[in-house]
Amino acid sequence: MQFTLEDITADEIDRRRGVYGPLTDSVRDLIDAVIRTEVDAADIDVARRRIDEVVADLRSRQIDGSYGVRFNTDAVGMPWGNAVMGVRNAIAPPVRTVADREGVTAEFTLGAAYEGPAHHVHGGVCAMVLDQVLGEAAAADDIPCFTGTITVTYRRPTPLGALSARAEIVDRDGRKKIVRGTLSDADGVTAEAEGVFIVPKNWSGPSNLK
Ligand SMILES: CCCCC/C=C\C/C=C\C/C=C\C/C=C\CCCC(=O)SCCNC(=O)CCNC(=O)[C@H](O)C(C)(C)COP(=O)(O)OP(=O)(O)OC[C@H]1O[C@@H](n2cnc3c(N)ncnc32)[C@H](O)[C@@H]1OP(=O)(O)O
Repeated sequence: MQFTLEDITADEIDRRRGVYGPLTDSVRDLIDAVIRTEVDAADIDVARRRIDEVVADLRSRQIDGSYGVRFNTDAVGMPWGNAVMGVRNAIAPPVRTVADREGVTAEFTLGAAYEGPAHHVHGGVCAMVLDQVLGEAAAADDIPCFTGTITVTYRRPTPLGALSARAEIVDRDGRKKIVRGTLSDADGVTAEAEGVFIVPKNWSGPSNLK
């Protein structure tokens, strides 16, 4: 598992976040609009051509392959292609966690792009968000961990809209960390997860990624 060191300052990271974050937000809005629009077929055709032009412009200079997980010399992480929280990934809701002494919490909104059952969140998306939040809880005091096993129990359908998640390490055993977490709406828990997260052998990347 390769992480990429970029020798840049925190100010430069902020500058890049300021450049790409708004672009990502616009594309996220586009995804929502594509699902919900009711404009005429002719207008859809015009929109498609305009989008194709923008895509061609953006691709005129691009990296090979995926973004990777980058970090700077102060171990500030830039997992900007990450499917759940990536600053440059419009598919990411995004879910950003806040750490406290016991674990991590996230508040986020899942809209039309995350639907499974009518007006409710896709079960795979619930699992994906929980994997990330549990993974960040596992890594909060250490190096990034791999998910070994994650079990999700769906207590009731999770409605699209404002949601939160919480995760804490409940046990440690050598390189294994057992982490539990929940996904909730305003009325309480909708899904619970338990995972075994494993500290990789021979880790050569940064510790305490911020
Ligand atoms: C390292 C980078 C991780 C990715 C980081 C991503 C983003 C970074 C950005 C920010 C960082 C912040 C937080 C991270 C955020 C989110 C987390 C997302 C995590 C993922 O989305 S990650 C992708 C899905 N994940 C995989 O792609 C794993 C594929 N797999 C493997 O890479 C290996 O399979 C591995 C490493 C799991 C084990 O390999 P290994 O060689 O270290 O294991 P080994 O045999 O030595 O066992 C040692 C002890 O773990 C037990 N054990 C072994 N395997 C187990 C399993 N599956 N379940 C439960 N327990 C297991 C044994 O039973 C033994 O236990 P005991 O010591 O008690 O006997």
